[in-house]
Amino acid sequence: MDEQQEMKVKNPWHRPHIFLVAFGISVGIIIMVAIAVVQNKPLHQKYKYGIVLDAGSSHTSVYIYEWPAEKENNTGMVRQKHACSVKGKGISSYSGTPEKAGESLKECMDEAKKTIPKQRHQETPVYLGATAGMRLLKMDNDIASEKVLASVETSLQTYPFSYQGARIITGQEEGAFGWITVNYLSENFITASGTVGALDLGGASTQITFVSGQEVESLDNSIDFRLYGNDYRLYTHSFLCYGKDQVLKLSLEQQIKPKLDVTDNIILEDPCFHPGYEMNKSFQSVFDSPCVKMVTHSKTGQTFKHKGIGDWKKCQEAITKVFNTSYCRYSRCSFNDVFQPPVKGRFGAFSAYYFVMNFLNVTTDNSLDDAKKKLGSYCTTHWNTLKQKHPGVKEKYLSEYCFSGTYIITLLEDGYKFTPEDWKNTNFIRTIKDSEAGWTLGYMLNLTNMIPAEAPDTPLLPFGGYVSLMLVLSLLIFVCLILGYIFFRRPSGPAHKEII
Ligand SMILES: Nc1ccn([C@@H]2O[C@H](COP(=O)(O)OP(=O)(O)OP(=O)(O)O)[C@@H](O)[C@H]2O)c(=O)n1
Ligand SMILES: [Ca+2]
Repeated sequence: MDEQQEMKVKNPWHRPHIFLVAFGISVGIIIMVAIAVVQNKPLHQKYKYGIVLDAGSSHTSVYIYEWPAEKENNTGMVRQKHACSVKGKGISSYSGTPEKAGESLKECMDEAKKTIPKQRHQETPVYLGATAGMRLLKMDNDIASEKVLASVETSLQTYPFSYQGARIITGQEEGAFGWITVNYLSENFITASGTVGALDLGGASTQITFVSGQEVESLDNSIDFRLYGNDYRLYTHSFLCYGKDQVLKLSLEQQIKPKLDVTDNIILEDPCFHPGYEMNKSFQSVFDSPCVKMVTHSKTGQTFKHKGIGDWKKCQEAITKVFNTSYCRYSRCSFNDVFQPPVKGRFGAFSAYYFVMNFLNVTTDNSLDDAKKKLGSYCTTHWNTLKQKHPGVKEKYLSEYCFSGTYIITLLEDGYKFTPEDWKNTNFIRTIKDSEAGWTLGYMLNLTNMIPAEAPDTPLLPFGGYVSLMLVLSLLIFVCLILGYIFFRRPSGPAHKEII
């Protein structure tokens, strides 16, 4: 063996089959790395944004949502990035000065411009949905409501976003999109856990929405959805005038009515307000709403003394009177001749349900009876004691929690016929996974087609499956190469001889 031949034997790279082994392994590794990179997606994802303005009766909120662009149809991917509370009252309060309605949005919309990356501004849709405050204004003064909407429209069009319209949404939409939001965020559409019902309480209206499984006897209360491959038949109803601010007016009207013709100096002893609470209020503040039917021009400009006596039982009796249960044209009703099947399953109760119950520290960990006891003792607390205990809370809010808490329990129990068991199945929530519960997210998901009717295609194999498959394939390639080498190599001996 000469020196050159000896080197050939010692250096393995000079043996072709070893080279093929290395080649096979490299091919396998390259394929696996490529698959892993594709599966994990790049770290820097492109995000998309959407803006929804919730123009409620008591206030307007601007919500900014964010989601990874390539996961548009996967449930649970859209999250709330930012929320801004517009200063002042709701847009319907600008009926006398409509141009101010648009101006009021400026601060929050400027904030939106800063929150969303500039290169995404143009493609970001903006929607404004107005609820019960504007529904009432439309009933009262159609022209004024049009002017207010035109004013917010002009204002929103000055921003670099993609303006998609400002409109009054219907009560059904408000209920149904609240239900979609809660179930989307809880990922109930893709798991077998069933859906939760949605309870929304605003200042001027309240919504109840759930899957009942029973026939919905009135068309107005029925909505069908097909989401992620499943069919849902929802029962939903929105009670205009049954938000907590309007019910307070209704309840005051009920109590004032019998006194109107008896005396000029009306002192209203209200069981829903705290002992020691005394405030002069104008009749105008009670009668200025289309929800309160009474016409009392004779009392315009006059006041009455609103005095608290703090008696929870009597408060509940007074509130019960705002529900009309004397007539029902269906097999069963909640109140005011509105069809409602028996409530079923779990419920998420948000907006004012949460504000009030959270303040009162009443959760459904308390039994319904315990909750009533807690509320009873809260209502009897002297007004001065409360003010001292909560110096940071706005007096108007503070004075109304006894009324609002009592209204909530009465609405659930007497209105919707919640049993103590249904109460236990109800959660008072503000957010789910840091996104606020409310109709806005569901509204945007619907308008941007982000909730598909059919389940999006899922990969045939999970990530681990792909890796194993690739490993087996690489081994196969490797074995083929070896076999190929063994079977098709040219016999080395004679060839060498020929050359020699
Ligand atoms: N921290 C807070 C915030 C709000 N409220 C009260 O909760 C009620 C409802 O608020 P919200 O859900 O924001 O109602 P809107 O959306 O404005 O009203 P609607 O849905 O009827 O149009 C209002 O009476 C408001 O004064 C409260 O007690 N505590
Ligand atoms: Ca609302």
